Order: sequence, then C-alpha cells, then structure tokens
Amino acid sequence: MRTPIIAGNWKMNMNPEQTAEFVKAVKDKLPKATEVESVIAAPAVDLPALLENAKGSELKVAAENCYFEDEGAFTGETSPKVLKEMGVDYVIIGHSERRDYFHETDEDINKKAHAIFNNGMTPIVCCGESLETREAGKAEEWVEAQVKAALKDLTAEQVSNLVIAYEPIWAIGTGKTATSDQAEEICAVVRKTVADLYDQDVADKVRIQYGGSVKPDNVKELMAKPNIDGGLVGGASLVPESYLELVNFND
Ligand SMILES: O=C(CO)COP(=O)(O)O
Repeated sequence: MRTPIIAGNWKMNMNPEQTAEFVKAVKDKLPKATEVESVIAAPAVDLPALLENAKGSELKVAAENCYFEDEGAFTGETSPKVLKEMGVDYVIIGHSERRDYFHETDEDINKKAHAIFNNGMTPIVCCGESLETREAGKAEEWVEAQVKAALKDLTAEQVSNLVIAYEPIWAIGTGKTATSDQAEEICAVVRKTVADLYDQDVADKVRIQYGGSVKPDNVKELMAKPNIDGGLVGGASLVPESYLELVNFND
C-alpha cells in the first residue's frame, strides 16, 4: 500500500564529478520506483550533475534544504521554486544538523513544508530526540511536538503525500542504530500523531522513514517493521555498492 522509500542523504560530502560517477554506477541497477523509491539528497552545488545523470532512470532527486520564500533578498539561500524548475522531487527539511548548527526552528520548518508543497515538491520532514531527551523518558512527547509543529495548517491531502523521517540524534553517524523495536516504537508514535491531527486514512498513507546508522546489514530488519516505510541514510549512501544493497533490500 505504501511504497517503500530509501533516501541517501549525502550531507556535505560529494562534488559534481563524484556525483556523476556515483549515478552512472547505480542508475541501471535500481528497483522500479513503483516498487521501491530510490532517492538521493545532494548539496545544492551537486544537483545539476545529479539531475542530468539521473535522467531517464528510476532515481529521484532531493535537495537537502531550501528556503521558505520563492525569491528575494535572501543571500545564500536556495529557492524552492528554482528547485522545482530544475526537476527536484523531494526536499529534506528539519534535519537535526540544521536544527542544531543553523538554529532552524519548528516554525521555519513548517514554513518550508508549505513552500515545498506550494511548489509541487514533497517534503521529507525530519524529527528526533537527543540522548538527553530519551534518557529523561521524553522521546515520545518530543517527537510528537516536532511533528505537530511541522505539519501546522497542512491539508490532509498534503500530509497523505508527506514523508516523515524519524532520526534519533544519538544514532546519527555514531554507528549506534536504534534497535528495530526502538525505531518502530517512535515511528508508531509519529503515525498516531498524524492520525490524531487528521484521521486514520491520512495516517495510513503518510510514509515514515527511520534514519540513524542504517546499513546494508540492518536495513531488512528495520524495513520489516509495520510502521517503518523507508530509510534516510547518511554514511552508507555514499558508496554505490552499499546504496544499491539498501535500495534492493527486498532481493
Ligand atoms: O542523518 C542521517 C541521515 O539523514 C543518518 O546518518 P548516518 O546514516 O550516517 O547515521
């Protein structure tokens, strides 16, 4: 019912030449997008190379961030309108690195979600708690509050098409994966939050990814969980062989 979605988040790790080489290495070995969606999120400087090389393949393209205005005096920002014109499908917003290092607020993230939908793309909204919050027993309420704030005033139709990525901060780039049960537990909370805000039908349609040290050797177990529909993958998405193992997790 929900098409699985595996997205690589390259972060600030690739240049246009490396991007072109990567896409050439994977493009003919991807699953059909109707069975598993394969996405790569790249820095803005790599998007032209990514889009050009991905043409005609099953690979979908994401930006790692954008601004919430379409144009204007916003030095250094990326326009969602231009991303759409270039052919971008998805935009990651609210990654914990952007919240922590660049002080993005829940309100910014909500404005970006509206701007991305208004431009005909799909947001991948990230949420997730710190180790401190988890140890205080507040992971569920933290994530629920982040999801509620990010979705403010979005329509049921928009949220039906949305992707939400649950990424516990303590599992990002640390090699510490949440157990599949821990990941499932919070992904279920995310779905319930959507059901409470909208209805069960919308909650059944929204796709929820887990992110945080997803690797070829744990992807199958995570994907087997009922509320996990995909992965948002950092380190293991940088190498063509491991990216291919991730997107072909069903084989
Ligand atoms: O932040 C992440 C994806 O957005 C996860 O990164 P890692 O897969 O490197 O832990």
